[in-house]
Amino acid sequence: MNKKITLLPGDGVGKEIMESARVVLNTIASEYDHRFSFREHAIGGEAIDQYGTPLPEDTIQACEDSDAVLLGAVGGPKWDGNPPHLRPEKGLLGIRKKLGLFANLRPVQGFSSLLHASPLKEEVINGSDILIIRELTGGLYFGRPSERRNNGEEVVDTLAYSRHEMERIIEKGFQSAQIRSKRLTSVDKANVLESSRMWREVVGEKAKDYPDVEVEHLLVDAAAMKLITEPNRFDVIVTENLFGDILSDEASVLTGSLGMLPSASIRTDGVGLYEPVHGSAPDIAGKGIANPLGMILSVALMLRHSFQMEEEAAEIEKAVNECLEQGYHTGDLDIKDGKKVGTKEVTEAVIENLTTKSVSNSICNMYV
Ligand SMILES: NC(=O)c1ccc[n+]([C@@H]2O[C@H](COP(=O)([O-])OP(=O)(O)OC[C@H]3O[C@@H](n4cnc5c(N)ncnc54)[C@H](O)[C@@H]3O)[C@@H](O)[C@H]2O)c1
Ligand SMILES: CC(C)[C@H](C(=O)O)[C@@H](O)C(=O)O
Ligand SMILES: [Mg+2]
Repeated sequence: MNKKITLLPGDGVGKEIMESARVVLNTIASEYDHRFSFREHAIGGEAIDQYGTPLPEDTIQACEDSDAVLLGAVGGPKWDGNPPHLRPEKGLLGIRKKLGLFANLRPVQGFSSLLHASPLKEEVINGSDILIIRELTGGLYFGRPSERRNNGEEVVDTLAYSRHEMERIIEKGFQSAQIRSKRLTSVDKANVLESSRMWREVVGEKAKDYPDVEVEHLLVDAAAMKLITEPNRFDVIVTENLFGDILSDEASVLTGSLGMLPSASIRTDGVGLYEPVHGSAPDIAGKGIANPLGMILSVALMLRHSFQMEEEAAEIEKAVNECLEQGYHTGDLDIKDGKKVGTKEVTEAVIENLTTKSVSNSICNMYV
């Protein structure tokens, strides 16, 4: 199969982990006789420096013309003082919106060899397997009608959602719950926000079409607490844009590191964008020590969802598991008696396991 993949490495560690993605894809191509053609484009801070905009027209065009998009991360202190239209993050929000990627799937599944890497108690996190479904193209991030305003004395951010935007993401939540364990947690702030009250209404309406799915409503503050005290009560969580952003970073603690989480940003049909959940990590950028596994697991999500390459995706997940079981890890993972190495060495360990097609008893298979 020949697939066109647009690579958007972006800034900071984004560039370093994109190299890992490229090597993994080249290995899959030679093992399975696929052809992946890569086109690299600028986004974020790098694009601001080169083209004076965080999202050049060329980049949008390349993404629209490709079979899938892989993104590293954007942002960094260099651009922190820029005006709003010249912020790297604007490029990321822009490409999500332009491509209509309203559903952001963030699977949070721990690897057994990382149970000790979390500061949480092993008996609390053991067996947790959560899919966070985050609405990605509405809410506070894309205020309407006036976007953001700041006149020096008063600032305004607006939280706007249409019923249609809620319906399609909530529907995705029910569909995912139906193919997983038939439990859906809807997270909102209905005790305060008007938008959350409509959200609850829509969840109630959709629930009638999925009588086999058990629905629970949680307020976001309580959800944040229960996520780390009782993670096993959750299966699929569906929530709006900002809540999903915050809860997913929090949930990464269950896996041992933010550097472990992959994500898929999709729409009903068409191109999908795959990226790790973390950012450009300026504190460690350029040192060769970033954890590449969230990125590599995002490659697996891309193969599964955009290319229907289930076997190849599962092989990558198995290779990641093997790499960790052999003790290879970057410094963000706190593992006793492990082999602490850099980005390149962890990637090489994954590749080594991919090429030997090792079979593991403890397979992590991220069905989303
Ligand atoms: N998707 C994205 O592009 C994205 C996501 C989040 C933040 N950002 C941007 O990144 C910049 C930095 O933000 P931040 O510091 O709040 O969040 P961050 O996710 O970049 O980093 C948070 C912490 O996690 C660590 N970390 C993150 N990824 C890691 C990895 N792969 N391996 C090891 N450690 C890792 C960092 O070293 C840091 O200590 C900001 O400009 C922010 O807007 C971008
Ligand atoms: C960089 C930022 C705009 C982005 C978001 O908030 O969506 C990031 O935190 C993420 O989780 O992808
Ligand atoms: Mg985030």
